[in-house]
Amino acid sequence: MDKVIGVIGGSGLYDIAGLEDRQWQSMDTPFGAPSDALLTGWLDGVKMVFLPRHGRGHRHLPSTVNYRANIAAMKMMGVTDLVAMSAVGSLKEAYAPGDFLVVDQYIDRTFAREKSFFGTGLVGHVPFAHPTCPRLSEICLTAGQEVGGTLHMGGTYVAMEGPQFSTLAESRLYRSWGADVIGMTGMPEAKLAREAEICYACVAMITDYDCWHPDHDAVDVAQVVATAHANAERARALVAALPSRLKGPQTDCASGCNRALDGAIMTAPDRRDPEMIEKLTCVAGRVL
Ligand SMILES: CSC[C@H]1O[C@H](OP(=O)(O)O)[C@H](O)[C@@H]1O
Ligand SMILES: Nc1ncnc2[nH]cnc12
Repeated sequence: MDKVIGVIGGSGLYDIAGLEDRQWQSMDTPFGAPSDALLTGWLDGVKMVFLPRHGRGHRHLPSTVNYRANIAAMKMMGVTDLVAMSAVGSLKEAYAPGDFLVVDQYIDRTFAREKSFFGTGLVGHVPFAHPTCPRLSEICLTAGQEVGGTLHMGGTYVAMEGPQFSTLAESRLYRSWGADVIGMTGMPEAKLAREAEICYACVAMITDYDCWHPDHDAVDVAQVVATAHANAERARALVAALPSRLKGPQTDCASGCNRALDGAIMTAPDRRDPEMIEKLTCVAGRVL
């Protein structure tokens, strides 16, 4: 089976260009409807699937995005390698608005979201010490380098609930933890991608200095949107540079992303809820 590239577009990225045979396809999943129809097409001979995280026209709040449906839809479309593009605030002087950063760690501060495909009657625990796929992250790095601009490799993303931006005390707290960037959507997306055994990488597009920076006032959403739009062309170019690097058959991920469910399910086979098995077959069918 050949690799299929998925891209989830964040604030400012609601479409991607250059796809052959492109079509917006509505779909449903056992976890409900994804944020929007999925845009499918081919780039450099590789199948691509794109989904705007907040829907076209930015209709869903970070807390009401149906992350489970989004990841289930990607899995159902055969996506093997998923790149998340996300607007973030910077928590460090060295990361300036306009820079990109490939995330490799998360601190999950969200609390009002469905965070797992598993549930009563089918319990599973996947490894998550390394929440992103190193191989796919490296590919994002080289694709970004080809496109130009400042790109940082590695950094910790604080996922906050929102939709309000942080208080000054919170922003200072996250800085004291050594975190690098802050956003509202990185979790549970990354967790669900791991449960669905999809290689996942996140390219954070820095739009502001949050509110801690002495030379910058509170986050101004107009400024964030302006920077997100200015970033969008570079984000599209990075996405267009992915297929030539990912062409070919799916092979086992050296970090085990595509086998994350091996040994993960705790519920005894004779105690598993048949309805849960049916519901989870679209994401975990390999082990059910
Ligand atoms: C427009 S600023 C707040 C908004 O931007 C980020 O969205 P995304 O990660 O989807 O690019 C942030 O997480 C908030 O949802
Ligand atoms: N400062 C910030 N905090 C949370 N999410 C963001 N998205 C973009 N900038 C952000």
